[in-house]
Parts: sequence; C-alpha cells; structure tokens
Amino acid sequence: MPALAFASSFWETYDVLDKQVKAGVRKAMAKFQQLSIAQLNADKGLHLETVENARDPRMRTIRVTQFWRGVVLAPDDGSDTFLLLSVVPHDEAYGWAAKRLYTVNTATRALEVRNVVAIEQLTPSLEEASAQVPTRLFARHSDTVLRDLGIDDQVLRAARAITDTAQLDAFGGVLPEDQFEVLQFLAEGFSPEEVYRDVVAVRRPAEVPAEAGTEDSLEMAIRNTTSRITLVTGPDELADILDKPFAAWRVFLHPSQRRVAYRPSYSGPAQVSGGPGTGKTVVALHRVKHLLSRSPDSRILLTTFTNALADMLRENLALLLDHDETRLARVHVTTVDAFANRIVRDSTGRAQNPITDIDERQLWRRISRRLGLPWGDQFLAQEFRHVILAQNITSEQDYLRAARRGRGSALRSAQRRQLWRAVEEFRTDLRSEGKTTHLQICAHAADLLGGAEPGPHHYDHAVVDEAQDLHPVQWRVVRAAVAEGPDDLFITGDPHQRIYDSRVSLRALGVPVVGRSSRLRINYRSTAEILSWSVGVLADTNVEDLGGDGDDTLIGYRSLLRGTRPVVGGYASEQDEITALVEHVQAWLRQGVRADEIAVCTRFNVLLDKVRDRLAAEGIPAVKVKDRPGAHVDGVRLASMHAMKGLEFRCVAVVGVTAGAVPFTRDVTPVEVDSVAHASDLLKERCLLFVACTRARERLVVSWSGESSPFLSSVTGGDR
Ligand SMILES: Nc1ncnc2c1ncn2[C@@H]1O[C@H](COP(=O)(O)OP(=O)(O)OP(=O)(O)O)[C@@H](O)[C@H]1O
Repeated sequence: MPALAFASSFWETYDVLDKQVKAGVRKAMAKFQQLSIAQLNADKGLHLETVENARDPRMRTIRVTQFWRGVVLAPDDGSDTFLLLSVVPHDEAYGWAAKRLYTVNTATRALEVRNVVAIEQLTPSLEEASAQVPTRLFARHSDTVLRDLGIDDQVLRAARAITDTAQLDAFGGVLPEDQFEVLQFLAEGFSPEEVYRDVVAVRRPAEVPAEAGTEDSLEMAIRNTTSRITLVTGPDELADILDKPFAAWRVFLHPSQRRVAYRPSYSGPAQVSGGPGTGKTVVALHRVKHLLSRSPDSRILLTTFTNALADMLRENLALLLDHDETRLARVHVTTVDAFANRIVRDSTGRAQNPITDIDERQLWRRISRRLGLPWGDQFLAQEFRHVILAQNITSEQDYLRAARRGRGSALRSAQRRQLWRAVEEFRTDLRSEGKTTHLQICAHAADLLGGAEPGPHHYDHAVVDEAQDLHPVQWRVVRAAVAEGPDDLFITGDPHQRIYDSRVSLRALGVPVVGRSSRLRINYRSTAEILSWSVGVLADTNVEDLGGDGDDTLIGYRSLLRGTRPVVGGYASEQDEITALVEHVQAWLRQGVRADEIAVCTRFNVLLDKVRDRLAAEGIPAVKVKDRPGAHVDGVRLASMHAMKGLEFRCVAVVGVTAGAVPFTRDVTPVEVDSVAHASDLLKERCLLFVACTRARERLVVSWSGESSPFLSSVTGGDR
C-alpha cells in the first residue's frame, strides 16, 4: 500500500477548511492507505489526475468534494510515498500546482519547493535593474562555495543579480526554503562555515556520504524533511492527525530547535536564548518531552514567570504529550514564587503572606523617615533587592565587605551601617506583622531545599522558561531543587525582554552554561514588518547576556512572515486616542478576528480601566489577563505591559505610550542618585515597550496622546 505524507503547506490551508471539505480530505486520504497504486490510479471517486503543463511532472490533483481539489506529489521513481501539498478550490488547483517545482537540495538532502515560473520571470528583470549597480550582495562568495551550501543553477543566477537584503527578502517567497535560508545567513554576514554548521549540517542526514549525488528517491527526500513534512504510517495516526486542531509547533521544529530540544544529553546546565517569538517556550516543552522519554520515573520541574504563563504551559504540555496523564503527572509546572511558597508552607505548616511591591515601597518610605535617612524608598528597595538579597547577606559584617555590583553610587562604611539598620528594621517590622516578601520566601525555600535530603520538592531535571527575569534568590531555589549533574537544568530566555532588572552571573550561582549555549534566530510569531519596527524601539542599546558574561545580540534575528506595517500615531487627547483604539478593535472584529485574539495593553491600570469602560459602552466584551480568563472566555484581552510577557495575540494595541508613562519616571532612579541604576531602569522600561510590541502576530497599533514616549523617537524619526 502507498504511504502518505503531509507538507506544511497543506496544514496552512487545512485548519481553516469547513467541515464538509475536511471530511472529503479524510475520506480521500483513507483511500491512499487502503488501495494499491494501480487501484488508486483507477479509482473514479478520487480521480487522480495529471496536471497539464505542470513544471513538476509528478503533480496530480485529487477530488476532495465537488468544488475542492487536493494537490498531490506522486512518486515516479518506484518508491510509493505520496505527498499531499495543499487543498485548493477547484478553479485554482491547476494554477497552484502548475508553477511549483519540488527538488532535492544537494546539501541538506531535503525536499524543497520553488515557484519556478516566478523565478524565471523575475530573474531577467532583476538582472536588468541591477546592471547599473556596482555591488552585489553575494559577490564575496564564489560559485563553488554557494554550490557547496546547496545553491543550484537557477537560484545561483538569481542570487548573482541580487544587490541588497531588501531584494533578497522580496524574492524569498518564491525560492526553495533551505537555499533561501542559506542566502539569508550569508547576507547577514555569517561565514560559509557557520552557515554550513547552522543551516546545512543540522538538516543533512548523518549517514549521507559527503560526495553523494542527489538521486534520492522522493520517499527518501520526504524522510529527510522532518522540519516541513510529516509522514503518516497507519490509519490510526491518519485519523488522529486529521481530527485534532493542527499545531505546527508540535510537529515541525526548525532544525535549530530540534537540535537543542532533542539532543540526547547535556553534560550540565544548557541555555537557549533568542529574540521574541523564536520558539524558546516551544523548545522548552519539547525538551520536557525528551527528558520524560529517557527514563520511566524521572520527575521534572518546569517553571515560568507568571501564573497565566504556567496555565498556558500546562495546556500546551498536555497537547504535546497527547494528554498522557502518567507522563504529565511527572512534571510540576509552576512559577518559582509559587514553588517556593509551597516549600515554606509545607515546612512551617503556615501559609505565607507576601506583601505587594507597592506595600514594600511604603514600608521603606516609613523606615527612611523614621531613621532620618538620606535615601528614598526606591534606593533602599533596590539596595535590598540587588545587593543584600542577591548575595544572601545576613549580617552587617558581610554587608560592610560586600561588592555592590550594578550600583553606581559608592557607600562608605558609616553609610552602610546606617543602611543596614534600615534593613534590620524592615525585617523586624515585617516579622511583627506576620508578613514577608516574595524574595524572602524564596530565600527561605532555598535554605530549606539545600539543607534537606532528597524529598518531594527535589527533581531530576528543571526546565526554566522566561529565565531572563529570575532574581539570584529565585535561581538559588531552582539550583537547590535539582542535584548538579548531566541534564540538571535547561534554561530558555531572552535578555532583550528583561523587565525586572535581575541581572545575574549564572556561573556565580552554580549554573555554568559555557559550551552548552545556543541561539534561535527565526521568529515564528510576528510579521517581518512588526518585528523590524519593534527591534527599532531598542535603538541599538547594549543588553547583557543571560549569564552576565557579555553582551547579547539580535544578529540574524528575522521573520519569514509578511504583513502590514504597524500603525503608529499620536492624538490630541486621551479620549481621542481611546476613540481611535475602539475603531481599530471594531475593524479587526469585522475582519473576522475573534475578540480573544485581540489584546490592548497599557503601562498603567488606570488607562486600562478607561479602555474597558469604553469598549463595554460599545458592546465589546473585554477581560483582564491578570484575572486568568480561560481560553473559552470571550472578550478582548486587557493587560498591563508587564502582564503581556510570554503571551501572543493576532492583533495588539499598545496605548498610552506617552512621555510621562513610558518610561514611568517614578520607577526610574534619578541620575543624580545612582547613574548606573538610572541607566538600567531606563533600559528595563525600553525593554518593556519592546516586549509589549512583540506580542503581536499580524497587526500592531501603537498610540499616545500629547507628547510621545522618547523611546519612539528611533522609530518615528523624532516626529512627535
Ligand atoms: N517550529 C515551529 N513551527 C511553527 N510554529 C512555531 C514553531 N516554533 C514556534 N512556533 C510558534 O511561534 C510562536 C512563538 O513561540 P514561543 O512562544 O515558543 O516563542 P518564545 O521565543 O518563547 O517567545 P517570547 O520570548 O516572545 O515569549 C508560537 O505561536 C509558537 O507556536
């Protein structure tokens, strides 16, 4: 019987088909598993038909319903795997099929598709246009180098005419996938050796001899293309895959994602970084799946930053593990704070009572006044957080000797004594009220875990998502929960999304990742237009890497999706701004976007409440993300910029991006108080805006009233 495989282009169309057409697809596909090739060719219902004038002679159409056709690649080399490429309305099927050509990449050995007609038509005009331009994008690479990286004759001719990256990007949609990625990496300035390692070698099957030709059968090439093609082996698997909503991230990992998620073992902590939307969370989930498969009884701690994200991780892990309760029971999905809370509660028998950040600042204010200190609440709170808790300082002696990394103002011994007094008062006041802070709970939990024999709160592995914002004390909790050894910690994070200013040196915390770090570069979430605009908000700012050992970079970070440019604009008044926002939301809803696929976010809750009231007045339901509405709850999602961390929506409006709100002056240490803290507070606020904007998949609106945020000057050309 023939085998059946599905290309990613099929899934892009299948999910949105109506029920009747989907039923037609299921019926047609079942035949492929029941009939012999001769019977398939003769089957009247299926009507397997050659496409006239197709550039790929293996193109066939099949009948799905009266008005819909499936497009299939049929083997002509004696192998028997059919590849379903797409389901298209009858009238469009032949045009769709005729111009596409599937070939085997000489370097990666994977099956690629190109729009051969478009390349033939575009290349001469490209050559003509670039005749006047003296430089060529790939001039410094010889034909041999390009061919060794899998570039074939047709693509080589086109590549030779390309003068800049904008042209390459515009051409990208019609080029074969692996070859386009090679060209993109070269265009970014990566060396051919790096491109071979990161693009070619990760795809190329290990057993192919270096000098092998490209005479692989279609079946072999399909097997080599795991990042774009799924092979189905039996009827159960077929029914399963066609019945469930398809989530590409579960099946089609990019080779760079697969390599890090399914590497059999790491000798110690491993770290994966990458810009927003590059699939770090996806990789973390696949790593959990891999670790579970390696032992029948290992237990895994999977942490993230907020409760909303923990809910989402739990749901997605269940999907990835096919709701297998036995394996799910071996994974504890939580936030580090909730985990620490549970440890302390289990040990003391008392529920902990952490105060909010606002209450903490008030307490510092009271103590500062009481002791007549020269420092404000912000300075004291930061000293406590970034120096005392970060280094686990418990005595005045230790504080007098401590290095105050990341603090820009020197403190003499007498000043430190004065400050230590405030710290003691802070602790005493809290204790007398039966209260504590989140970080103090973590410190307590880390001590409890560190001193205990392996027990229910110890795990074999920890997988840490959103790692960039963990405070050193939270790292100590994670570190103490897992014994040091191979595969102990798997860490994913993005330093450009650091919004709580917790810079750490992982090495100093017993989490050495040198030699076990990788980077993801392809954004799967946002369109290139949204991405490049949002990266502009960062304005070339230097950002320290996750381990605190150097700077991180977004070189090579890109999206393959195309869409419309963000809509960015200012209004005379807040009221006008909200009116415009409501109009955007109404337009999106009219275009068929569901309310829960839309998010509105602001720096402050006050504005968010005004937005909610206006939406309600227009009859548009809205719910706050922090109330953790389930996926089934209707309504536009409303969130503060902080609560947007890790989430994504088809359409996002970031409103109230004014000079007074972003950055929020009260959260920025005055430069005269501490210049280093001032700079890092500003960076944190800039990253916050970056995080908010990079939540958008298809549409992004950014607005303000009055004077715009200074962070927008790099993307609006200073036009306010
Ligand atoms: N290989 C893949 N194929 C298809 N979709 C993918 C793939 N990898 C990731 N995605 C999708 O891209 C989006 C972003 O993924 P994910 O949330 O894992 O990124 P992230 O790097 O953790 O993002 P952020 O740092 O912004 O929170 C999600 O919708 C995810 O399903």
